[in-house]
Amino acid sequence: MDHFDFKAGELHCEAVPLSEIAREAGTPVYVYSAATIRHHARVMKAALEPTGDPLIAFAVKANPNPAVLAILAAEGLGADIVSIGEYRQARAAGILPDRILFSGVGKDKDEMAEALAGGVCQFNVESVEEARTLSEVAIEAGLTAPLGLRINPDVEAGTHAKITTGTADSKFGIPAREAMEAFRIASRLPGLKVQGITVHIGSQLTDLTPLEASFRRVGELIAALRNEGIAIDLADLGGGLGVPYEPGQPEPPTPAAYGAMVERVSKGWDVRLAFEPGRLIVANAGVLLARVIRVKPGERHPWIIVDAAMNDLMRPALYDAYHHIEAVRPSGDHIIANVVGPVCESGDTFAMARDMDRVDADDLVAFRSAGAYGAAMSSGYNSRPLTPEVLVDGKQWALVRRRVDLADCASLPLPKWLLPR
Ligand SMILES: Cc1ncc(COP(=O)(O)O)c(C=O)c1O
Ligand SMILES: N[C@@H](CCCC[NH3+])C(=O)O
Repeated sequence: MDHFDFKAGELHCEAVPLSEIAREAGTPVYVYSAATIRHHARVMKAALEPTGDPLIAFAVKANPNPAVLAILAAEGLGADIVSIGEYRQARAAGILPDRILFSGVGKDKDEMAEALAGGVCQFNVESVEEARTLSEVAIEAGLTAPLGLRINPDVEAGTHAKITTGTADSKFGIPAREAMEAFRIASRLPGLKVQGITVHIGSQLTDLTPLEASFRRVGELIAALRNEGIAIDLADLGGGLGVPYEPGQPEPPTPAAYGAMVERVSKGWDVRLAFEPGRLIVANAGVLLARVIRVKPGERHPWIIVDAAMNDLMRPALYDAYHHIEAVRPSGDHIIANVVGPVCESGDTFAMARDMDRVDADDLVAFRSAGAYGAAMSSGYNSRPLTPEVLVDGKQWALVRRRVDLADCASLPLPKWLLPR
């Protein structure tokens, strides 16, 4: 469910017409619905409550906008972070340290030291080598680092290869068959408190079967570790639940179905559970609003050239991802067209041969379900500014990130030796 609807022939976000935002904030611009974000946080809480008192840690990478994080902090969510930058953003938004899970395969010593000093619920460690480094950092700081080991269950998640993270050829986690030995080693290292186990097999998952298989691996390991006297208190089951992007496609499993599966599989584990949903919370809470620059005739179909590009929304170029494209004021006519941005790459293509609303120069279009991994993955390629972001809450709206020209804010004066003599 989302809060983007047509009223009086125009697409609105909650009570605000998108043309008003385009007029005042300019385009391209990301628009987020606070009501949709809250709704998804609550749906996820309700779905997972039967599993006990779970920690639901929003995967900040999906959308690190401070306003989004503030809404989720107020809903009581924690944060799953993968860099010290995300740690600072989560803390600045009011997320408490004991609700922060520090994931990621390449944390460096400085990141570990800062997060340890500031406090975290758990470092999700992905190798024995990383555990050794964390142990050194903890000893140096005179602190104890709470640690969970991420296992790689070697399960094919059935999603795009570039967002699959739990197969044997993926860089993530410790192979499940080596996990017992890794836990033994970590539990002997000074400065560490081994307390958790974690798994995450990929993103945009549309089938619960591989998730269930990976959770069963976790359950087996919890039992085996207990037998050896290594107590596991927290099982972090990651994120990954998919969302519907394309009208007419089968719906992914609901959070309720996911929660029921987790409840069934985790019976008897006797641990607290944690989850790291990202996409599910924010994907359809956002649209990328763009304006048509011009329509150019094409060999087979016209090219609709919009003022958003692959630097603003990378998912189609990177994963051939589908985003539904709608006219903000549809005339009722349809065309078959290619939708592209102005960037000098053929990959700067949002859709080919798409049956869509007919639009002309200056019309507004909305790229739906762009709230996750949209602005978060944007870049300044082609010296394009970073797209601004707007939050709507009922009748009110505000700019929550301004348009940023990276050339302005990141360049330095030329070194003297480069100046003409
Ligand atoms: C460790 C980890 N946790 C959570 C997530 C969030 O995944 P999603 O946005 O699919 O829920 C990711 C991204 O795939 C991840 O790598
Ligand atoms: N960036 C990806 C998801 C990656 C999830 C992070 N591990 C996407 O847009 O679909």
